[in-house]
Amino acid sequence: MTNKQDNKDKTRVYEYAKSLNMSSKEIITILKRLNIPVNNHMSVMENDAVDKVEKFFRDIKANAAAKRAATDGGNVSSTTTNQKPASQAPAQENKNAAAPASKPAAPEQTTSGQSAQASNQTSAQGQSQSQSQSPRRSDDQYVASRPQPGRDQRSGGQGHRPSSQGSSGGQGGYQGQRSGGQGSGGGQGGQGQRQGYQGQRPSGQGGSGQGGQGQRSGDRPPYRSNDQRPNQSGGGGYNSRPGGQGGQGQGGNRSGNNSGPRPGGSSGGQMASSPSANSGRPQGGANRSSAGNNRPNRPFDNRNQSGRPVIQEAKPQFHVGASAAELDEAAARAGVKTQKKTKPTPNRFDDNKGKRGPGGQRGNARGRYQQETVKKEKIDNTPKKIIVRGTMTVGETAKLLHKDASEVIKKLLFLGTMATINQELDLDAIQLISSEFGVEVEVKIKVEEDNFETIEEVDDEADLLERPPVVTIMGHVDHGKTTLLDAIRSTNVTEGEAGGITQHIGAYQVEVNQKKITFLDTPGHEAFTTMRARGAQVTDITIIVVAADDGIMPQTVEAINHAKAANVPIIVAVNKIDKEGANPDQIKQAMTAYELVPEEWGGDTIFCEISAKQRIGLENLLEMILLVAEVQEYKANPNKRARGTVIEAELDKGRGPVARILIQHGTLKVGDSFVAGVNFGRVRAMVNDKGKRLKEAGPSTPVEITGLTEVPQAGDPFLAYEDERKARDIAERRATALRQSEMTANSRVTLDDLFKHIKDGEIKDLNVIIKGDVQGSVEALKSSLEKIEVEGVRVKTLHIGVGAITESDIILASASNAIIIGFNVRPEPAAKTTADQEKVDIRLHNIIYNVIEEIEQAMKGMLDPVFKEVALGSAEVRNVFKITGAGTIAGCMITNGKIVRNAQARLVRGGIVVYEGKIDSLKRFKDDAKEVAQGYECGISLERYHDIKEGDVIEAFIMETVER
Ligand SMILES: Nc1nc2c(ncn2[C@@H]2O[C@H](COP(=O)(O)OP(=O)(O)OP(=O)(O)O)[C@@H](O)[C@H]2O)c(=O)[nH]1
Repeated sequence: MTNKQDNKDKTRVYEYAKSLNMSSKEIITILKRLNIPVNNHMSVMENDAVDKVEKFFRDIKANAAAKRAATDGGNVSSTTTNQKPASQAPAQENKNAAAPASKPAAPEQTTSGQSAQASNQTSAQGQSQSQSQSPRRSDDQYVASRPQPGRDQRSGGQGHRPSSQGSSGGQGGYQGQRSGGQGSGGGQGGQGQRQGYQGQRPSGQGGSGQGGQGQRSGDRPPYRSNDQRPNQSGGGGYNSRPGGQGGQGQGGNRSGNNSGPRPGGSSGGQMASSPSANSGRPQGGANRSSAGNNRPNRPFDNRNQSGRPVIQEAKPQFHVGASAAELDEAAARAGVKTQKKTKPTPNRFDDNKGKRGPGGQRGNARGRYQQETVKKEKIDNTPKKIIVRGTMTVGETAKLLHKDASEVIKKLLFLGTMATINQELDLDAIQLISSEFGVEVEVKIKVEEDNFETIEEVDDEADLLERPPVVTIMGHVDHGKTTLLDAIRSTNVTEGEAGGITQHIGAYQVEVNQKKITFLDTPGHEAFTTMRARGAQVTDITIIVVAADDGIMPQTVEAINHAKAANVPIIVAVNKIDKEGANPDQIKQAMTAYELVPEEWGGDTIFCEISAKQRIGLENLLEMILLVAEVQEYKANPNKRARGTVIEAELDKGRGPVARILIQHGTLKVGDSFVAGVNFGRVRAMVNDKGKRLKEAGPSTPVEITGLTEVPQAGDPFLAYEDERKARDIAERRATALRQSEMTANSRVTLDDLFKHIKDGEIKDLNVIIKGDVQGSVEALKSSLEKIEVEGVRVKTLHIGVGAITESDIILASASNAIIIGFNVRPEPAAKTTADQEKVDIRLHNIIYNVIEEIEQAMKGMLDPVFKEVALGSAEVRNVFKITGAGTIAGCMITNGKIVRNAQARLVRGGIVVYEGKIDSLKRFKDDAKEVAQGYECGISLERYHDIKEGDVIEAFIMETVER
């Protein structure tokens, strides 16, 4: 552990990065490369480390200069560019004049040397293999695994720069370089740029093929949500798309065969023979197979929106097999036509539905490649463009392309796959085959618009822009959540808005260092859990507030578990440090039990010591939020219709229904029609948290809108539509569907149908929440349950706690589809009601063995309950009479249902079951009664139990046989 005082005087990674205008990740990567131990962005950099990094920059610079000199000397093919530097250096230069071209590193030159040799097809193959397989510098991987639009563009921009042209567009990357030696010998501006683009993509590939993703997660501070971010898989997928790969192999090949004169330079040469060059049309066998190797990483396996099975072999198939000559010949036979593809005009209401992910999309949409028309041998009635609405068989595809099925099969064969006429092709395969015939594909998947919240939007990486993080504050009662929210808001109001009045709209935005942060202004669990229970995930980051003078309390633990279940990064705000007796270190120590280890102790959780009341440490807290946001790279596409979630809604006397909405994607404009939950409307007016009227609002902006027909519910999904009639129809259909689904059985997991779910492959984890009377039994139950071994399913404990089952437990269970196990405890009345509403399965037990057996049997599908408990009623003990000979008689009031003589009974004290047995006697005044109903008084004695106390509750129930 580093001495804290020392650390104060030293530079941390993120500070150093900031001083260089670089990202922490970049510095971490360099440090790792230099074998300097580094944990994360909070690690302290010794002077020695700073010196080494600076030397690294100097070396790089010197290297680059030497390379440039060599290039100028005419050795174009061997020294120009290596792709990586090309893509990275400009970024560096732009970002930081102090460390120009810092990324190009020596190891790359080796590669580039190889690529220089790779001027024929075969060596190009070898090259691409070696790129993807040889161990690479970590920063290369880092770049490779992050196909950020910004970087792409920078590298594209690099292509334009005279210097990069001078190096024959070789700046464009590995491929570009290889081709650079040849195809771009006459390297022109456009060429250079284009190669820059192409080169960029292969550079990504190398990384992805070799675990670019792994590197990425290694590079980042390990926030859990990393793994879930679509960008990430997009990264890998993007990298491994055949587009880039095609580019790779083609570089060497193409330029060797077709130099300069082609439109589009080296790529143009390629394209003449391969209409699908941008989608990875393989030129060399090995190259193709290397693409094949990469393909399994692609994310679009999941994108078969029709849900129909995709032929898996269709993926590697395109990278194995035919030679370029064969394919050219095939193209000629097929009468391939040149076709420039143009990007369709973006429509805000399109949702990118037709988009297929970054690689493919770009390939299609950007019209980068032109081909020469090949001489036709027969009348060509190939369509220019086809519209695809889902997966199709080979036969259907052929028909749409106006080809014989045999031609399509032949193409597939060339690409290495034996297919039959009835074999199904996924969308990517259809696109590839179509591009083989020079046909543009427009994907129009019919959107199930009624269930718009279930449709995952796929945006082109290039369309995504940074958005503010959305932060929720949680913690135990009185630990200072409200004070913190108020402090942050008022700080901002006074600084940012002269005399601005903050309006309560359920969320607000503050601006720190020119960056915005959106806070959900609903302290406690509502914002978080209620919404999540309704399927809306609005929070990006959770701040857990813990009072330094109080410590970790039950709700703190609950908050941690909620945040973990939702997979969002956690920042711990240790509050009230101004108070006497505050002991932040003790909090940190205690937090380690929940896997929240402070960074200074070698963990990855940010702890901020604050005083919400005295406004101490707030700026640091805000900066830390921005830091997490920077690492997590929260992005959204603002240029499409708005999609979001209702945070709050109410009926305003003057304005009618009012909804506060958090826009999550796209831009909402005044006048837009929309559906919110099962209601529709048209935005009449829109104000932000400062009460300012807005005409439009982009991602992560909270707004209050009027113009609704009815009041939606918090957590309702929100989507803008082109026209009001459509919105109305959809809202009406949603309302009908909701009514129907409420009437039919719901799909929540219950123990009884657990086996069915397992059999259907629906669940792998059985989520449980365990509440018990004492910590010891809860822990014991947890570990016993987690040890149950049933193939294909395991018990995952989301939350454990001591005490009665609360509403919050139910909400967590509902949000996470969990079962609640109560061990010697009962649900609170409100919790019971909520559980009934949410259809959460609560299992109450008092023998550990029974719980384990029940769960195990359920997991094995052997659950065969013969009896089911049927509650009859409950009574409150108001008086206790000790009668010699008769034992203890409880004078009770029946509070609900009825109490029946000889029924089973349970005595509950403060939510804890203290007795379970039978009712011994039941009397009305002095007479024995068979049953006593609600609202009446009675005397109850329990079989062999006399320790009844005032305030106890007696529950009566019977066990009924259940038919299964
Ligand atoms: N000394 C001190 N008191 C604080 C600080 N932050 C909050 N408090 C006090 O702690 C009490 C509880 O603060 P709240 O902000 O209401 O706490 P909360 O977590 O929102 O509580 P609930 O809304 O009941 O869940 C108030 O009296 C605050 O004034 C702090 O940093 N220092």
